[in-house]
Amino acid sequence: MLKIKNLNKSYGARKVLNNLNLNIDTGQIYGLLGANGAGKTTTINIICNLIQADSGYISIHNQPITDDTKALIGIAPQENLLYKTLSCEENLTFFAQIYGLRARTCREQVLKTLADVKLFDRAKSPVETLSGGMQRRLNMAVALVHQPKLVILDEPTTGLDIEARYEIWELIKQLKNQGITILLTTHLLDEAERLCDKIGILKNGQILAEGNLEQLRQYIPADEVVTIKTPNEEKAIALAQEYGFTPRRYGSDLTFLIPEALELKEIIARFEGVDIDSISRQPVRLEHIYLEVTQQDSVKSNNVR
Ligand SMILES: Nc1ncnc2c1ncn2[C@@H]1O[C@H](COP(=O)(O)OP(=O)(O)OP(=O)(O)O)[C@@H](O)[C@H]1O
Repeated sequence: MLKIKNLNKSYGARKVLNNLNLNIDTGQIYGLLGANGAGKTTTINIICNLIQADSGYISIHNQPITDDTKALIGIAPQENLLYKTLSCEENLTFFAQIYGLRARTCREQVLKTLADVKLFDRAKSPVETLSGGMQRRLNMAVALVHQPKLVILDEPTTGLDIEARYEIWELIKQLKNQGITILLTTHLLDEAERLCDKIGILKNGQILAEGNLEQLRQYIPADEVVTIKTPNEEKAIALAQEYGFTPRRYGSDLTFLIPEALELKEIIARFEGVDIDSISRQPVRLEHIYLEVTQQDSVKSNNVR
């Protein structure tokens, strides 16, 4: 449904998108992950025809992106685009009219969308009286009111409490069930893990890794990760490497990628002679894969990345 091939974009000497390739199938939730400045917003702006790429190909529903394809796309930007003193219904009506919805269709669609985002009973409430989560859902309603084929959700749950997050996640799942294709950007890797059918990891304007969680696992040589606290880090690293455990630093944590399933006592036995203050283990998660993919070029002290 969305095809991006060899997309390039520079601002002056700064190359922001570097031969970007990305494909989203109809009905998929695609998670675009990347650090601040990786090029996510630039990509979104090109999809929405707000800025032009320098070169490359991009199409939606097999149509090259133009002003005509804007109607196929709905975007809920990072910052809520809402008029605080207007009611939910007035906000949504305003945006529906911008999209060209007329009179009866417009009112029907506004009320239906308010119901879809569970704000029907707050239709007459001014935005400023809504909770942060409700405002975020109304911001999503703006993206949905003209019934687009592709919805772009730019960090939809950033800054929300866990209950409000769950409500947004439910809403995103409902959109998927309705057959809507979704491009989601997020810095919350558990959110991506929970929702996305396919994930693309973006760095310096390039997709470094792409696939579902199972496919992304090939980027990390481990079944699980073990974090230890010890005053004898050098010794622990040397011993671990002998046993094929790959050392990594996540922040100040010393962690080892363990390539095979082992009992905890077997793992501890590998660190014989090392004073261990604490040890914890967890299965490989998206955050580990993400760090593995994005930090491949950065070597830190002890040759431990
Ligand atoms: N109009 C512009 N002029 C010059 N540089 C720009 C412009 N827009 C973006 N950039 C630069 O392009 C790079 C990519 O920015 P972009 O906003 O696409 O990143 P991002 O992945 O969306 O980051 P974030 O997670 O912070 O939103 C950044 O280095 C940014 O400073």
